[in-house]
Amino acid sequence: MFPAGAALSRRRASSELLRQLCRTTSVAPPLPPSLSTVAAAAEGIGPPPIRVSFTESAGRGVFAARGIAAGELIHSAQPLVAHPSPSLLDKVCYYCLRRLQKEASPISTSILGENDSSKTTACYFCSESCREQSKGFYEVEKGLDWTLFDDHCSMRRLKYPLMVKRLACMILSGAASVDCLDILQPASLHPETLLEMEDEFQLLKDTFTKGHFKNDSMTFLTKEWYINVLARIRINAFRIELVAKTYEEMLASAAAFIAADAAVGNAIYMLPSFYNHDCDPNAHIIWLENANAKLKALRNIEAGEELRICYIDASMEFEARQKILAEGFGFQCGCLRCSSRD
Ligand SMILES: C[S@@+](CC[C@H](N)C(=O)[O-])C[C@H]1O[C@@H](n2cnc3c(N)ncnc32)[C@H](O)[C@@H]1O
Repeated sequence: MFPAGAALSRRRASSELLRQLCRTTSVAPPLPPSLSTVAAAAEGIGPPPIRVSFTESAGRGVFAARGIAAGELIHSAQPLVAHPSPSLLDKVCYYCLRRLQKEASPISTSILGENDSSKTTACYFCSESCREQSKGFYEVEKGLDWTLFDDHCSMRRLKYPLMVKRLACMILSGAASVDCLDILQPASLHPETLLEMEDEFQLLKDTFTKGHFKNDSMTFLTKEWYINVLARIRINAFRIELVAKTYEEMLASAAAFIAADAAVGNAIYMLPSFYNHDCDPNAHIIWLENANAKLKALRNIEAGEELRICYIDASMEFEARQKILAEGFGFQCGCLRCSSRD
């Protein structure tokens, strides 16, 4: 794992690269080699064999820059922001979402209302390295009383506002930039959703205000910022469902993991957010031990072909898939499989 500072500069490099790629041209240029090296560095592996360009009908998308073999690791990606499922706070690492070993004694620290033990909620880190890297948000978070905000989210089963809370703490500690998610596509939000967000925002802001944060460090924390960030998280966040030790183990027990609803949390990434959807995808995103994502080819892919993943449970019927994609992601799927109403 890299220190928090290194992780931040990778995120900034990645973000800057994509900003350059997606400037308001009607056709995005292919990824120049020098920039693709930056992308590779940003994702922590060798140059990924992909470029981000405009598609004909689905906005930006990810394309193979060379032939990619079935099973090949296309690239990996570290989360920009991740948050564990609230019901699993005592079962997964508060930073990387790795499942805690039963026999290991976790490194626990209290959060929420440190001055009032009745409000204390424990969170755990799986290693000193994760505890160290979590300083980017945790130093801010642990000094504040999150009772009202967390209760509000828990009663309504809201998970994305918890990611905004973490991002706000990262920004206040200098570990993330205010505009780090701006390049991602936002969801269009219903007026009722916007109204609900106002309450969440107020609770978030009040929590920081009561923590006596200086006004100038909080100028970014406006209702517009909150809504903009949530609109992007809604479209681009991944539910981290499968966490196995190895790829083989994951494939062998995929059915059991799905049946057990093994979601350990949610996370948002940069490059993976540019993959469009297909109900018969040629790539998939997987998680083995923790929230670090791996994009793998499901079949042989030719140079220039668009890489697509499936956003939903591909085993659903045509109508159910169309409904979820329209309601959750705002588009009608026109993939080959949907065209044949399969
Ligand atoms: C995670 S983003 C994918 C990247 C996005 N195209 C962009 O430009 O940033 C998801 C959004 O992309 C678009 N999209 C993804 N797959 C699509 C598809 N098969 N057909 C039409 N639009 C799609 C939808 O607007 C969807 O809400």
